[in-house]
Amino acid sequence: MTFLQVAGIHKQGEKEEVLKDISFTQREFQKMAIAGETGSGKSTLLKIIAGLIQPTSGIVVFEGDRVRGPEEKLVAGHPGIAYLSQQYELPEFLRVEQVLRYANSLTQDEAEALYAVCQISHLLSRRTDQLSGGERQRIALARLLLTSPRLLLLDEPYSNLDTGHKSLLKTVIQDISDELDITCLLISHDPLDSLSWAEEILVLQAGQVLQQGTPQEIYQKPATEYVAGLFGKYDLLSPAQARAFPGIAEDNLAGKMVLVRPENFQLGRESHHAVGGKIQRVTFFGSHYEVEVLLPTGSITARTTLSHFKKEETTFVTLAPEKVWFL
Ligand SMILES: Nc1ncnc2c1ncn2[C@@H]1O[C@H](COP(=O)(O)OP(=O)(O)OP(=O)(O)O)[C@@H](O)[C@H]1O
Repeated sequence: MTFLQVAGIHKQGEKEEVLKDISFTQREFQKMAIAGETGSGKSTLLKIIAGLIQPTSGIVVFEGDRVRGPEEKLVAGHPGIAYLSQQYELPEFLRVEQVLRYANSLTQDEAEALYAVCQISHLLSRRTDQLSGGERQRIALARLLLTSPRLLLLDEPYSNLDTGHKSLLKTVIQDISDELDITCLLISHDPLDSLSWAEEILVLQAGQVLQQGTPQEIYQKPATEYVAGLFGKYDLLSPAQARAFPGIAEDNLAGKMVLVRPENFQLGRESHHAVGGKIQRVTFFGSHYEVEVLLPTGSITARTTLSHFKKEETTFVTLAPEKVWFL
């Protein structure tokens, strides 16, 4: 039986269609992320899967049961699916343990294991108005998990979190999958978060699935420039620019543009494979530098961990032919 099946989902908005024929499946325990620019329909799709928005047509089937929307069922959703919205709420002026006790259907040991995974064990005696945003969010998450869902839908869980709370929540979400055996489907505003976590990524553009694949496929072999741009920086070389680098097969070019991620350019000494150019800008990013080089055919940006590159100096650029992607 398919764990989650989304088939032929359409959603008509006020003026235009917000979702156009979305179909995909998710296996149990598969970590899946939905990416796309703002307004591409990610939240609407997640809410339809949760049963909170009625699709105009199409069906969502979870473990063999059709998920019914608010127009078909008084209490919307499916008991096996939990949805953490961007606007989660906690009751005010209660202690955290009281908030959690009301939701709890687990044994004491199971609940304690869950609090440990959510990293909230030390917060149980606090009042809900004495918590930071990140703490509130982990408590809202624990409260949902106490209902023993099998599928957890997370809508932009990392937005509005500082670096510390974000990295804590990343560990929590990883442990929810690994230790609590709950399958997660996540929307992330920063697609780099989905690259490091997901096993499968679904990319939406204007309400349609543009590409579905592993993080490696999506990053290295994007279907379009839009997908490439969602997942990081890239250079797009014209066929004439690409021909300057030896080894790029003429057959593959055939009028296509050549996409190169900045870490796939190498900077260094002169050789018969290298193209010389003048460094125009060097930018420090903590873990690496980005070096913009003006070549005879135009400028490119390379990423390097070496610190000795200086503006106005000459450098030589090589590009491994197997590291490019034709668009
Ligand atoms: N219940 C609804 N019925 C019809 N249209 C909706 C509904 N909810 C949202 N929309 C519309 O759907 C479009 C897509 O919005 P949605 O929030 O799904 O995009 P998103 O990709 O999640 O964007 P963001 O990253 O900004 O959250 C918007 O134009 C919005 O107005």
